[in-house]
Amino acid sequence: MTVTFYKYQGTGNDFIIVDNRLQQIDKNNTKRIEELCDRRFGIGANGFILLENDKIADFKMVYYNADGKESSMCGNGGRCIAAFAKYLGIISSTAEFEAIDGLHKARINGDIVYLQMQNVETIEAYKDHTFLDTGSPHHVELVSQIEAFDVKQNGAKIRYGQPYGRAGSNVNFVEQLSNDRFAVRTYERGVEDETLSCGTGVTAVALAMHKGAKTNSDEVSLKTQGGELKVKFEEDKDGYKNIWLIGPAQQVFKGEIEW
Ligand SMILES: N[C@H](CCC[C@H](N)C(=O)O)C(=O)O
Repeated sequence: MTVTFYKYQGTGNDFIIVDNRLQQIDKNNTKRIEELCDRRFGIGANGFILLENDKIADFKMVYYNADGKESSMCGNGGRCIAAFAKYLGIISSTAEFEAIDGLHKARINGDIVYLQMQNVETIEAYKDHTFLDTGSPHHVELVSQIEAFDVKQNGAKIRYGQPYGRAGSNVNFVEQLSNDRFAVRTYERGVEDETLSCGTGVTAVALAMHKGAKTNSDEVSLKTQGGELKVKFEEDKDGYKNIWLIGPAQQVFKGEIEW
């Protein structure tokens, strides 16, 4: 069966997106998803996203990592699917969509997409790192000379090591650039490599840096290999709420595949 796909990228985190409102895609074919995400034998992407109908929300997002397995929430993918929904005419400039971690609001202003993330109430702060879940699990640790840092080797060691084990975690390495700006490089679970940016990752970094008093700003800029992202939030007695991930999302090309 011929299926039209759309390639999107959000600060270099790239995705194959398919309009699956007619439920044509066999979601159990993880091998096919992995093949399509392959950079050589397929289209190439960090993840595969289905847009589907939802009983209550404007649409539903189903996210798969490049390994073909359904995954936890993808922040940059959430920004891209909102832009895609606008392109399809499903929404105008605001959306509410269902994802694996619940309902998300989105706002689109040209190429910039604002995505509301779930509240975060638990942040585990340790001596040398912080762990929190912003829709996906994230290990956050400060390093120096981040541009020369071996993200893949060090990221894999943490991702597969204790306490994360097989389930693993995404791993974010951070260098502070100013009071409210940080450089971030992320090793992504399910991609098993560094990605040019990670939306739930930079969200985790912003909250971890605020929690750790590295910044007193509730609007933090994150410099990633794929471009600039911003995270805004409010802290209250229960943790963090009204969290917004902000950045560009673009359609790169569209094509057809045999499914
Ligand atoms: N790239 C995604 C993260 C996907 C999470 C996935 N790597 C996992 O946790 O298995 C983002 O922008 O938030």
